[in-house]
Amino acid sequence: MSFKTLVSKQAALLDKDLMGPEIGFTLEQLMELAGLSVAQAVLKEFPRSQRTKSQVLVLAGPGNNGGDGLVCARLLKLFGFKPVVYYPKHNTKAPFFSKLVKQLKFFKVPVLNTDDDWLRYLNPNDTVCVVDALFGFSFKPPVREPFGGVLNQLRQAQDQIPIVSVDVPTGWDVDEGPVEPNCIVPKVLVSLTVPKPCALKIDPLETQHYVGGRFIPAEFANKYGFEPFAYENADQVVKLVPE
Ligand SMILES: NC(=O)C1=CN([C@@H]2O[C@H](COP(=O)(O)OP(=O)(O)OC[C@H]3O[C@@H](n4cnc5c(N)ncnc54)[C@H](O)[C@@H]3O)[C@@H](O)[C@H]2O)[C@H](O)CC1
Ligand SMILES: [K+]
Repeated sequence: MSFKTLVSKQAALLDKDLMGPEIGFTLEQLMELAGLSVAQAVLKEFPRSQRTKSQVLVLAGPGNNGGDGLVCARLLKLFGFKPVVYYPKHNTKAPFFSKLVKQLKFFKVPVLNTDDDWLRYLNPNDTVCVVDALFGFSFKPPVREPFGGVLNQLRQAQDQIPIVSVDVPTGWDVDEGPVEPNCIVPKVLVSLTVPKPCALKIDPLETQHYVGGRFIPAEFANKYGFEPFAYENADQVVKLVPE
């Protein structure tokens, strides 16, 4: 499939540009839209009419990819799912991350930490899918603990429970793809703003690919060398289908 990608360094620059003094977005705004995109992709892939269960396990990492997961969990609750979040390493760099956790409490979404038994939610009888919001475009392999153990568990479960990866399948090199042994293979990838080069390594027969993060005008996409994606109506995601 052909689509334009942006290497990790350029993706970080694009983000900085969006949140810089000229454009003026805040991280909170972009994260809300990123989380909405992922929640919408989950709803499109697992509509109520086609499932008998509603639990979703959201794995949230320590950076902004994890923040997208925290937002996604709250919105999944509004969309009729029963999300449970495993958030082993809290982000203490920005105060709004603890506000996202408070909001989850308000929505009665359980947030588990390292003392809790998160593995009981990795159970195909109850769980529709796992949202992998562990790491995004700033991940540098090899993975450090406790996340290595989490990825091992995910890999063992992935044939029974579909994984929905946010922006980058966790453990994959952002620019090179699944270079480490035993990488996870998500059933769904939601690239944010524009796919990263690792998305070229997905097998379209194994992984459905969406682009989300609908927050830039055409001229800005062109500045970074890509065309805007063909979103329909008010959709926050567009599915890329092989030609
Ligand atoms: N414009 C957009 O597309 C937006 C994307 N968003 C999301 O933000 C992430 C990128 O966020 P960032 O905080 O830069 O990085 P990560 O979440 O990928 O991870 C940083 C975090 O991870 C630790 N870390 C890095 N490598 C390892 C390792 N090998 N083992 C363990 N831990 C590691 C590092 O120390 C940091 O703590 C992007 O992908 C999108 O998902 C935003 O929401 C805004 C808009
Ligand atoms: K991820």
